[in-house]
Amino acid sequence: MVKIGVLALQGAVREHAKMLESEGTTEAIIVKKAEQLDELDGLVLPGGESTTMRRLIDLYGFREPLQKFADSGKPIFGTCAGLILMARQIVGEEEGHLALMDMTVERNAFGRQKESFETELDMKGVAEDLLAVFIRAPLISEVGASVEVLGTHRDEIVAARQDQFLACSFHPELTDDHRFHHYFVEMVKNTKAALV
Ligand SMILES: NC(=O)CC[C@H](N)C(=O)O
Repeated sequence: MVKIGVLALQGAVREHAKMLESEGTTEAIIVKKAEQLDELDGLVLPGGESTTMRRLIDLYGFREPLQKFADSGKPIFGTCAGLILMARQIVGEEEGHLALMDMTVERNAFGRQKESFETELDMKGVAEDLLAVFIRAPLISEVGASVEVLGTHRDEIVAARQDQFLACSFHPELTDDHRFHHYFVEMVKNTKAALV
């Protein structure tokens, strides 16, 4: 059994927790206090509104604990706004927030809320037809040499991995397709076994 937290300051929290629990080998923890990070093997940063999340991360004293969690080598999966929090650089903003992955992101790159869409993506190591929902999604405009591109949509990068950090522009938790969460759970299990 692995314990995977979902940062619950704002955003699509329950859907992630449900999907993680459905793996059977995972206990999903709704994370509202920084101390809860200590008991986790992995963490999901959900979608929502990254500016609000940034503010709440600082307000509730999550910044340093999250940085420490990332330094410990445990996996983190950021979806949509969560991906934005993980980027080293955000176009039009002074700096990234947690700056965990060597990539530049552009916010709201696929249009407004009403232009949300669903599509199938060829995701390296995950599935050739992964179902993905895009809601005011960011895109990854640049990646460093240590970042592996996992998937693109219309030639734009929408999913990437750097060591134990995984990020995507879309919402895999809002579909019935569990394969991206399964991929992350496997990352968490393998890392847990290696860190022991
Ligand atoms: N669905 C989402 O997470 C949208 C992200 C949001 N547009 C932002 O910039 O933070």
